Amino acid sequence: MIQVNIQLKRDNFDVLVNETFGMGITGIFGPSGSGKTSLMNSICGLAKPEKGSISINGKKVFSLDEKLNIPVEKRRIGYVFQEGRLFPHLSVEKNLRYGMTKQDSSGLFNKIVTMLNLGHLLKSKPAKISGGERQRTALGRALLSSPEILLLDEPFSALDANLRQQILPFLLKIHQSFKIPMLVVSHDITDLLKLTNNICLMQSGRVIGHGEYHELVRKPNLQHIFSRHSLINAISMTVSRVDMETGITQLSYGDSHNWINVVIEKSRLNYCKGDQIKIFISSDDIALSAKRLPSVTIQNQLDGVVREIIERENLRLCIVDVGFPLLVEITAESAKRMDIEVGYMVWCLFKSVAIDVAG
Ligand SMILES: Nc1ncnc2c1ncn2[C@@H]1O[C@H](COP(=O)(O)OP(=O)(O)OP(=O)(O)O)[C@@H](O)[C@H]1O
Repeated sequence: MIQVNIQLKRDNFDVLVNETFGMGITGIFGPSGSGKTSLMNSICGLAKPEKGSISINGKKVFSLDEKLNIPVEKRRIGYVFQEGRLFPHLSVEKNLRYGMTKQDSSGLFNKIVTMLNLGHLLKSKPAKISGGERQRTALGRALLSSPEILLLDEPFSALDANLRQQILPFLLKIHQSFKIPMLVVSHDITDLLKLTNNICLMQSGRVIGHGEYHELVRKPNLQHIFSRHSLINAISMTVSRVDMETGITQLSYGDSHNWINVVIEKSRLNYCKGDQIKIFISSDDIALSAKRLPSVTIQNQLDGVVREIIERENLRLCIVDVGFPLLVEITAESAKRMDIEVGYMVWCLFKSVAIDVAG
């Protein structure tokens, strides 16, 4: 657990944060210049706040009152930057071993090399490997310093879409295996949602929201922070049936009578009944209908009740309870024409191909 209660002077404002970050993964999201990096730098000791205190797993690493400021290298924090920051003259292996503090009696080096699939790169120099491989090396180096927490500042931004997809599962694997708090900064909410639904929103040096993404997006005072295209449904579901021939995979959610069909390419069709899977559907890829449509190609037709309608300029964000909350964005004109109100029964329609599957 990370407890932060600080004031840090910046050029345009003070970063004022009083927040606790739990053992899971927290996504730090906010516009450019909102103070995300300043917060990370304060936690790791690269920036010294004017006031306050910081504790990691109950141990103070900074306290102005107690005149305590544990140096960066003694805070037991793994920090991965946007561009990895590897030593260019050292091989991947030497970069990995650089931060190791003690004798590797438990075989941690081999475990991390295997987990991050770095075995074939150990002799290579950073300039000779891809951006994704460099980022995996930086992650491995951070983990080999036996950190108590992991901070990742824009770990995906130097990577193209394909490499991002490759690094995300590694981050999840790391979290499952090491079970340490992870703070991940990104200005791409979809990337963050692939890792966690626990989001901390920053603006002008303040935390303006912290909690479950679906709860944050329905708060009228936070609408401005999510750009129109970033309103995405991120839902963890259970695989209930897999058709190996067609790739059609049926997903269920708790006791809900609604299920979702998603088409997964054969090369990635390695799911079994009972597996957990996270899917993403953009809120504007979902249409609403007053009735079920029997003769259309749209595979997914989920019935539900409109629980909330939030105004977003000329759009309306409907929160539809289909057994789980589904964000559906329609135009104000459609909402008026269909006479949609809170409490109405509706059908949510979306194609299987509109669904993105994590990993
Ligand atoms: N060392 C510094 N001293 C004073 N002000 C700083 C310092 N570093 C950054 N700032 C200012 O503090 C503000 C917050 O910067 P910060 O890098 O923390 O934001 P950010 O949310 O991480 O931005 P980005 O997403 O663009 O990386 C900016 O206005 C920046 O110019």
